[in-house]
Amino acid sequence: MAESTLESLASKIYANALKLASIAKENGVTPSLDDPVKSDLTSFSVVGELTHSGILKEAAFITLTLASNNSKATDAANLDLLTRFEVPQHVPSDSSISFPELSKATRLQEDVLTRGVRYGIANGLFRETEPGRIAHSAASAALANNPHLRNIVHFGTEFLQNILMKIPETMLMQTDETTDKVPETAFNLAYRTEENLFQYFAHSTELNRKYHEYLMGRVNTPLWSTDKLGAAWDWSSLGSKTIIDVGGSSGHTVLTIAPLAPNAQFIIQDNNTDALDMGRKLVLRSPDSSLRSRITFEQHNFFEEQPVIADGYIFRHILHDWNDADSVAILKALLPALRPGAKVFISEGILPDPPAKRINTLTNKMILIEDQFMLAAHDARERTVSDFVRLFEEASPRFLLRGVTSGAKAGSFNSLLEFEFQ
Ligand SMILES: C[S@@+](CC[C@H](N)C(=O)[O-])C[C@H]1O[C@@H](n2cnc3c(N)ncnc32)[C@H](O)[C@@H]1O
Repeated sequence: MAESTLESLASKIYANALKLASIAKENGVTPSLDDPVKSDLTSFSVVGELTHSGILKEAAFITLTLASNNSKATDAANLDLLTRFEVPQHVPSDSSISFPELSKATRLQEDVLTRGVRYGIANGLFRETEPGRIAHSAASAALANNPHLRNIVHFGTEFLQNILMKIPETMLMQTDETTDKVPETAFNLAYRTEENLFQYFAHSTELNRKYHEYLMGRVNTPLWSTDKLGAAWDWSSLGSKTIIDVGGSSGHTVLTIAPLAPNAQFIIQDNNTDALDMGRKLVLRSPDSSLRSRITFEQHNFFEEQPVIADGYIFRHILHDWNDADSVAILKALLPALRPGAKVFISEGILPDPPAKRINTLTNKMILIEDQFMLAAHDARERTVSDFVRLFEEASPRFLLRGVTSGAKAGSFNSLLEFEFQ
């Protein structure tokens, strides 16, 4: 029982680290994960033990993992297979099921199912309670019970993995000077289209639905939750002002903020009509009936002049989809509607300032993962705070950065930048 607790894992790691440090000290070196010279332990008589349990093993493991690049791709393919065949939903919540029964229920052939589930078990999905009988682990039960988690997995494994793997080939093709028929983005190469992602999604009903479900799914996870956005600014100070969520998809940002500002009016703008329809249904289903009169949805292309004079505009995960020139164009399109004192809020992940450091947690690495997604999907990027300030200055010298609420400090992916129009 104790084996599976975080505390027991931490103490095991700590005990091993102490053992390793003591062996290294006896041999007169200070091993370091960062400095390969200091980590050269090959001359030790105890090298066998060290390579088996320590730093050399990790260095070799990292290099081999990066070079063969197979474990992450295989993990994603495995998750994709198990969730597409709805394996988590067919494992009973409080007992176990045999492979033949599970194969029949999911319609995935038994041999592939058995190998796939056993691969998943190696990653913490499911348990084999006795040979041939499968029960849930915490992770597979979460997948069975949480549709938001499944929506994130579906879009992540089917779409994002696919385009990410095309980055190197796209970059190589872009160096080919003998042709001008080169893809602008890894997405263009993967989906054999010259349209940008949003144009393509607009007529790809299934993919578009998965995209907007993924966006909604993410805000239902701790890292992406809009709760932190709710706490990042005093929305109750809005009184009866009007706020526009530009590119607001199905309105999950406004659905968080509106209850905190009970007299304010909100408009969700997007050019994707399916997303707006999803949002209208969410508002109709909300137990807070006041939202129906305070939240409206309208189709708007944010490259065109902003038609509504409002007190504030929120851009959540918008500018990271666009390169610098397009981002400045989006901000400039706001200018005709801005009056002195108007706020423009940016809710985005923020890239740390260089120098880059080794990162060990998924939470801290997420901004770099997103940066690669943006490269693959749109030839766009994540940015530092000073990158955003530069974009706003380029759009108009009348923008002033009023405040930054760090998401990282609050355990959230998104920070909030508050700009004011002077
Ligand atoms: C990354 S999503 C962010 C959605 C939402 N703000 C959020 O935080 O989840 C980008 C959104 O921009 C919308 N969009 C893309 N191009 C647009 C355009 N030209 N005008 C308006 N909305 C656009 C997409 O439909 C999508 O909802």
